[in-house]
Amino acid sequence: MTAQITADRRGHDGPPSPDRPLRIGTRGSPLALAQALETRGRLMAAHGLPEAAFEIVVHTTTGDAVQDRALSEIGGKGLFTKELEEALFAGVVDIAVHSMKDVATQLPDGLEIVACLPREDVRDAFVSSRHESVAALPRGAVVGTSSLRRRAQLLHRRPDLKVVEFRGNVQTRMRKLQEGVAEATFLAWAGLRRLDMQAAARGPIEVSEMLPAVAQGAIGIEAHAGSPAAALFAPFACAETAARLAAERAFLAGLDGSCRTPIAGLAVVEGDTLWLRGEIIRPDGSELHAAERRGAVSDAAAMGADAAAELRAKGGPGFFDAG
Ligand SMILES: NCc1[nH]cc(CCC(=O)O)c1CC(=O)O
Repeated sequence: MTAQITADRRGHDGPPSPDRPLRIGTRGSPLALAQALETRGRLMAAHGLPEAAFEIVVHTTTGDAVQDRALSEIGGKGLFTKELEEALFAGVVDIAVHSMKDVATQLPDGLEIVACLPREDVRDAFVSSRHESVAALPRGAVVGTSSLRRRAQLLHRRPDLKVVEFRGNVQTRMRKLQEGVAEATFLAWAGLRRLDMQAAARGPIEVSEMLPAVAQGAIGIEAHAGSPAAALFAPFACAETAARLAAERAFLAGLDGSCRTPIAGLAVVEGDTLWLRGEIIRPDGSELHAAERRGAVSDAAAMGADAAAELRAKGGPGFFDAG
């Protein structure tokens, strides 16, 4: 009996059809919707299916609903994924589309990332109507960001800057900038590209200048372990992105799975070799430690764990404690 219920909840088998559409769970922000539409578009193209074979199911998450407090304060990673995971468990969606940057390193039992889409540009973008670049910001300029990583990286490079909390989706942040709450902000270049809003930014920042967040620019599909829906992604799932994320996410897991700590990490694949760079920064920017590894793509996760161990030793206990 129980087995039957479980099988039912795993939902979809056989190709999706207008009679029995694949239910794609997503958050409701413009960026999340763009990512869900990209996922649907790839599925339609790969399988020659009509739009009606898919249903986009929107769930508001705690991260979206709570706008007046810092994310790190209300619980960090998991806020943007919890409700969608509950929808998977409740059987009301078949898959969930996530920005992998928002996905905790430890998934709930029974759920898996069944596919990664080909990764977008990983870089951060500099947004300011008055100033051309970080280097061009005047002494003491006010910069808005809610990302502890970006705050710490910025203060490390420019201790003179003042960083203020800046939350909300891309549109909200652009409005705050126009209202003069800050002179500049940062957004993921990938998010701006997906929204076709690159013109809002000065341009991308090289990774040598600002190492991105783990998994930035990557979309992942979450489903029940063993879900037949996973097979639908085989024609376009990106193995290279999965390997890069295996290294970056193992690195993050080895340090701290939450987003309450300033951690950056980026892996790139060159032929058979994976090159991982990672860094940890004190929240006030006063200290930064970096590690890198090069090795076989098949060793991605081990390299991530190893680089994390190096940085744990370099940082010492209490490294991420504020003040
Ligand atoms: N934490 C919010 C979040 N999660 C993913 C993205 C951007 C898209 C991506 O990195 O894939 C953003 C916004 C931002 O950092 O500007």
